[in-house]
Amino acid sequence: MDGLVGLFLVCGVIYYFLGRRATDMVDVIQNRLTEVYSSWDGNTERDNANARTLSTTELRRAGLAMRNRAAKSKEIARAVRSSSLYQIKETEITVPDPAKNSSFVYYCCGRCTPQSRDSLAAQAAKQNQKSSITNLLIADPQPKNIWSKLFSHTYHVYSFKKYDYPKVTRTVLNDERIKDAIKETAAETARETGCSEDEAMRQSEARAKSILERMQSGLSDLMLRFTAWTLYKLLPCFIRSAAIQTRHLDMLRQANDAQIPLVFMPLHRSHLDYVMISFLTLTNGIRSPLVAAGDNLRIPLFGWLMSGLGAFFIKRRMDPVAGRRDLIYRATLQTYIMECLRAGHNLEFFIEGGRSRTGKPCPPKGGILSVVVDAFMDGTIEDALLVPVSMNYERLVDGNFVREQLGQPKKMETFGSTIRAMWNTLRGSYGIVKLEVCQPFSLREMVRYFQLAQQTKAICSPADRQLKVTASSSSLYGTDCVSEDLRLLVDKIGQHVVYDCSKSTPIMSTNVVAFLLLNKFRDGCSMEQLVEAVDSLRAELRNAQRDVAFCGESIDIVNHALDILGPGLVKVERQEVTDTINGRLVKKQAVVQVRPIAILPNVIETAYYGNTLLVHYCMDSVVITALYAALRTQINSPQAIAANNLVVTHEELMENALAICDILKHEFIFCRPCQTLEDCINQAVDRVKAEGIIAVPSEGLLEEEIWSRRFAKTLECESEEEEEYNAKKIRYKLRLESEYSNRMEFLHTLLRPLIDTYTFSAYSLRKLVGRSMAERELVQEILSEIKSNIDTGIVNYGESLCVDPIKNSLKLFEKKNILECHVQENAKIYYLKDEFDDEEAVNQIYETLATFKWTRNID
Ligand SMILES: CCCCCCCCCCCCCCCC(=O)SCCNC(=O)CCNC(=O)[C@H](O)C(C)(C)COP(=O)(O)OP(=O)(O)OC[C@H]1O[C@@H](n2cnc3c(N)ncnc32)[C@H](O)[C@@H]1OP(=O)(O)O
Repeated sequence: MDGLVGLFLVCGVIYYFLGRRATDMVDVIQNRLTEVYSSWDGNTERDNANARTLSTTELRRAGLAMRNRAAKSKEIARAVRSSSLYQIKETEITVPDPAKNSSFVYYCCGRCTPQSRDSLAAQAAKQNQKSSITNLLIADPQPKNIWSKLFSHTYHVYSFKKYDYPKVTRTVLNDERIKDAIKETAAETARETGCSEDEAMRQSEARAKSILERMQSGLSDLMLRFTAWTLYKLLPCFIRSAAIQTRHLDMLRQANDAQIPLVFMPLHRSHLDYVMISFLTLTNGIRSPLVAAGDNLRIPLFGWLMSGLGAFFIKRRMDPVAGRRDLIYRATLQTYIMECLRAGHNLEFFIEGGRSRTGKPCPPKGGILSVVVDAFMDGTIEDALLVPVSMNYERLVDGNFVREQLGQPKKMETFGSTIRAMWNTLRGSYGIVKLEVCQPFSLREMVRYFQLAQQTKAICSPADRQLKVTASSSSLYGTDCVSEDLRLLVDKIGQHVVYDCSKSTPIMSTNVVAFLLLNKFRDGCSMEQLVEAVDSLRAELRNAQRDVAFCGESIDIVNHALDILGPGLVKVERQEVTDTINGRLVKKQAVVQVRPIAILPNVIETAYYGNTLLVHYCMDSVVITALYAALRTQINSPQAIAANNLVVTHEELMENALAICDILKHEFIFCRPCQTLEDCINQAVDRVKAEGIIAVPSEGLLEEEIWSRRFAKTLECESEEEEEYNAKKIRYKLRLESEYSNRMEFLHTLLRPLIDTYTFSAYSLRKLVGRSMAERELVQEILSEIKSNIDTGIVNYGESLCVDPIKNSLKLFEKKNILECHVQENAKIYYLKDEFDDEEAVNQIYETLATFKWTRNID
């Protein structure tokens, strides 16, 4: 007994001293943070330098000291961990940078207490009301009593705001829309099968009921709280932090207080997306949303769990039999969503329809969005706030999509595969997750704006304003024929959301490093070169006001990113370099060389991470590709180069750029629906001009002249046609000095893999001459064509071998009336339209696309 008491006493002493020590350490860190933060004076250089000293010296040392000590003995480690003042996992403490409306993030091993965070936030508020970053993984209960100290997470989870999540089963089944659909389907079944109408009615009613049962969510407050507690424990095992700007949280809380449904519309990158959003809402007192989940996720146990956490299950394809509308299903889904909105639920759905396989945003899907718009139009809800959300990961927990991109079928989720995936995830290290919530916008305002724009258009050109009527309704289910305007409205809102999300996607360290390695240093570079390039890229992104989700010294960022990308994607080698003068060894030094693994299949995964930045540069790359195409007859001519006379007109440049945008319209959303593509291209031309790649030669119309004319137009001194005519006359001269030409090459490289894929896809259309082919077979043919061209060195970029752009190219050919497609037993069958069904016509298509493949011969 005495021994036991003694043991308790010893443990108590150890616990006390370690606890104190940990508290002291955390205090040291926090004091230093506050000190640095209060010395902030808006001078970016000085503040950066200050921040660097802090991050690289004290914080790290303090953190490491604690970690090393903790690692010495298991008992001490356990005692430190249980002291609840210290977490073995690294967490972030963020100091807001009021000058830039962004934050410096420090990694340290201390735990940020609510007090320290509050004091930082208060300082931030004092210094210009700018934002800081919140780490969602840190629960922040104000310790009120012994229980909240001992069981901080449990206590925190218990204190979450409570909401009711009402079920709407009865209202849905009694809805007129469903009754109509049941009647219509029953009549059709009776006609087709010859059974009695009563029997058909019974079958249809039973089907509606079973669809609803399988679909509806069983969102439960208890389950949410339990999962949140589990996530507090599990998330830090594999991610370092989950960061969001504090002002975004405030924005969301305000939106939640507006008492109208919030409709979260995130881009889909990973299975962690919906986990993070529900976690974010729950931990911040916002009503948890119902989430549209594909019914492929309705796997044993997990399906039930997801349903309790807010998932409602939808079919990924509305109509099982192609060309035949599944009325009962559509009516049930539409009514269910509408009734949930009426009952006050928040909603969430992934507007792209599935996870992006390429790292680029996918075009929006309109089905569920159309229901939300319909709910507003028919007065079910007064308004809704649409909330675009974008998340990014330093490394995907889902692994990669290489198999699928190489043409192998998607592996369906099963119970076993989910358990395996979770186990692997828990053992991995995936860096930081950053969430970005865009400004929510009112659906009512959006619709009003759109209607106003339509009316203005109608007044300007009444001839254009013929109301077109399509065979479908405005939304998933409906029997009225409505104007195409409504379909357009839904499309535009969807595009707006995807565009906004893609522009505000946080840029992670791995995105930057993968992008530079693939597009600038494909053959490798020294660490110094890479760090320098990262520095200048960061400056560019900052100027473009992109959200860069990391901070600190670029060398640290690069090392961190290389660590996370891993040896499968990047090779880092130490080389001994010997300097010799006149054959005599002068100095031996070690140089670190970095090289992307630019071979298949690894390169596809690296490209995934780089593509976040491709979206940022795509318009500039379009302009350069258009420039090369316009100058293709001169760009490699020694005479033209010697004469330094490579000139292109604005008209040619614009024409080519528009053509490229048209070809790549399934790959990128180039501009917001409320902007014109021409304006965006003009802005990109201005950027390219500002970089010095092209210049306006003196014999052309002076730039100032153009601007004065534009200005005059605003005073209505010049007609629009006149201005357009003058703009077309501008001539641009290519500047061939190496600094400009290197930048030009870099921008040109960005779209090359895609252009190659489209070109070889066009080339492979000859396989369709005189015959038809299933989509799967055709995609395989194109893949093997590209593969053999990669093997022979004709195609330089392994990432051209990718299923998604191939499928998009087929969509393009279909839209251009080159291909025709019909669905047979749920498989798409492609064949060439009559006028293109010969080798010559196919070759012509190939030649048109190949215009944009033009490259410069660089010696
Ligand atoms: C505490 C912490 C907890 C943490 C833990 C939480 C976890 C708790 C949740 C788990 C949750 C998991 C979540 C997984 C994530 C996915 O599973 S993502 C995949 C599933 N989600 C989605 O796909 C959402 C977006 N997709 C859509 O909206 C699609 O339109 C649909 C509804 C799936 C249908 O797709 P589709 O069959 O390809 O058809 P589509 O061409 O889109 O058109 C269908 C109809 O919609 C209508 N429509 C389409 N476009 C338009 C338009 N522009 N205008 C008007 N009508 C239109 C038309 O009626 C059209 O039919 P037609 O007239 O053309 O015949």
